[in-house]
Amino acid sequence: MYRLKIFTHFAAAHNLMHYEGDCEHLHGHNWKVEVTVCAQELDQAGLGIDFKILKARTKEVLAQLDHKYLNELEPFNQLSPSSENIACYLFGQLSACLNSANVAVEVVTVWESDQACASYSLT
Ligand SMILES: Nc1nc2c(c(=O)[nH]1)N=C([C@H](O)[C@H](O)COP(=O)(O)OP(=O)(O)OP(=O)(O)O)CN2
Ligand SMILES: [Zn+2]
Repeated sequence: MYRLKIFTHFAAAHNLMHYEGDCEHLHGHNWKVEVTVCAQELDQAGLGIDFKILKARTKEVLAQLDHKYLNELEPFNQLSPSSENIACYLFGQLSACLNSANVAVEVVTVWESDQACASYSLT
């Protein structure tokens, strides 16, 4: 099994719901996003999946969030836009467009600062 990872980022505003403290108020982050996929086999070029495809699909998904106020968007109009929930949301969106017989999204990690991140995976 092969494991591939890309790093990318998006910028957005949010406020945590059901939270008492600074983060209940509107503020923003430059979130860094790590997407890890596994591939069972390589193609003739030696690729599990072309990084270009991985980056392009991820960019399309993140475009829905980039420079937005997350609390106005589904599902974050009902679900607190924590790093945990954002990682889970991105995992679902990316799995829907990347998973195949050969490739599966394994982990999505969202860094809201250089010191703090949350990951979502099925196991
Ligand atoms: N488990 C989580 N905890 C917190 C999250 C989260 O998504 N998951 N999010 C926040 C807020 O978004 C907040 O913006 C971050 O607050 P904080 O960690 O205090 O960030 P600072 O940059 O202000 O860090 P300091 O070390 O306090 O300066 C909060 N918690
Ligand atoms: Zn925040």
